[in-house]
This record gives sequence, structure tokens and C-alpha cells, in this order.
Amino acid sequence: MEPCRLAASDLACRRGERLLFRGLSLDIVGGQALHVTGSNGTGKSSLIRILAGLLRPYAGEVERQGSTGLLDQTMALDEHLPLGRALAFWAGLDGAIADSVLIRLGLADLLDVPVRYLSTGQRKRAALARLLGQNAQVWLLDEPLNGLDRDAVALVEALIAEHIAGGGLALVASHQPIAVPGMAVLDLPDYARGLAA
Ligand SMILES: Nc1ncnc2c1ncn2[C@@H]1O[C@H](COP(=O)(O)OP(=O)(O)OP(=O)(O)O)[C@@H](O)[C@H]1O
Repeated sequence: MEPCRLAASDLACRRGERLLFRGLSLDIVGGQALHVTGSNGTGKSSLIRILAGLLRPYAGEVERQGSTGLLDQTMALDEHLPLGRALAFWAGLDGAIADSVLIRLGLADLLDVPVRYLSTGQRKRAALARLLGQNAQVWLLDEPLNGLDRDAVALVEALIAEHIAGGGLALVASHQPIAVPGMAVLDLPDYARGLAA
């Protein structure tokens, strides 16, 4: 895998009238993973969107080197299509999703099921299939464990560990503990609460 890097310096994020965080810096390279934690509303999703280039920071700079895959709460699969055809749309753009990936994610028997009938956990697995199909170096994962059962949580932990072992990097925002060896933690402070105190 090509070298990759995700760096941010002195980031501040403002949403509406609220300053969510400021002075936030990070620097991770291929082979590293960072778990972003923090209370509800501290700005974890906002940070991911800034790092993905989807939201302009109030201050600071982002530097991203390498292809990027974003997994968030929006699945971007056509609700009306059977799962197999919905995934095939993205496979046409990103490259084929290997059968072994679909089997590993427990999706192989669901390819005829319309996306709108999938359960919460099955939707998350489908989003993960799309992410894996992208073969991106930089993974930005927003609450990837939401809705997953214990086995699927372990699977996501294994996928992240394999991704970084293969030279990729991962930044993961999650309330839940994530067991990935060597993963660093960045706890977003509740800046707004600090101001109110
Ligand atoms: N478009 C917007 N305009 C104004 N405020 C917004 C907007 N989007 C989000 N916010 C506010 O920004 C704050 C942070 O939201 P964000 O989703 O980044 O937090 P989070 O840490 O991911 O929260 P959670 O743990 O609940 O998922 C919240 O108070 C939210 O209401």
C-alpha cells in the first residue's frame, strides 16, 4: 500500500453559535489507528466530516494523503434495490467486492433482499462491505459498531487491525470500547460544558 497520512493542526469547529472544540491537532500515518471518544454532542461526527473534507473547519488545517473511505450513518445504498444490485452500483465505481468479503460479513445470503428490509446490523455490515470494496488507505469510521452484535463487533475490530497491519490508517469515532492493539485514544473535551461551568 502507498504511504498515507492524516494530519490536522489547530482545528476548531463551530456549529451554529457553538464552538465545539478548538486547538485540536493530530497526526497519524499508515499502520496507526486513533479512537476518538467524547460525550454526545462534543463533535466527533463533525470532526470526521472536517477530516473527510465535507465540512469546513472554523480554524485550522487538514492534510490527507491517500485514498479515503468514509463510513458514517448514511449508507448510500438504494433502499429499493436488492442488496446485491445496490452494492454492484458501487462496485462499478470502486471495484468488485470479493465474495469472500460478503461471506465474512454475513451478507452472502442477503443479496436478494431489498436494502429497506435489512436490519440495523445488516445495514452496517453492508456499509462495511462497500468500504472494503473501496480499498481506501485512509478509513474514517463514524460509530462503526452501532447496531452490531458481539461477533460483528469483533469482526470490525479485526478488520481495523488488518487494515492498519496492511499499511492503512484508521480514525474511528465511537462511544464503545474498541479492541484494536496499539490504537491510540483522543478524548474530545466537552468544551461547551466547560464554558457553562
Ligand atoms: N448543521 C448543524 N448546524 C448546527 N449545529 C449542528 C449541526 N450539525 C450538528 N450540530 C450540532 O453540533 C454538535 C455536535 O454534533 P456531532 O454530531 O458532531 O457530535 P457527536 O460528538 O458526534 O455526537 P454523538 O455522540 O451524539 O453522535 C451537536 O450539538 C449538534 O446539535
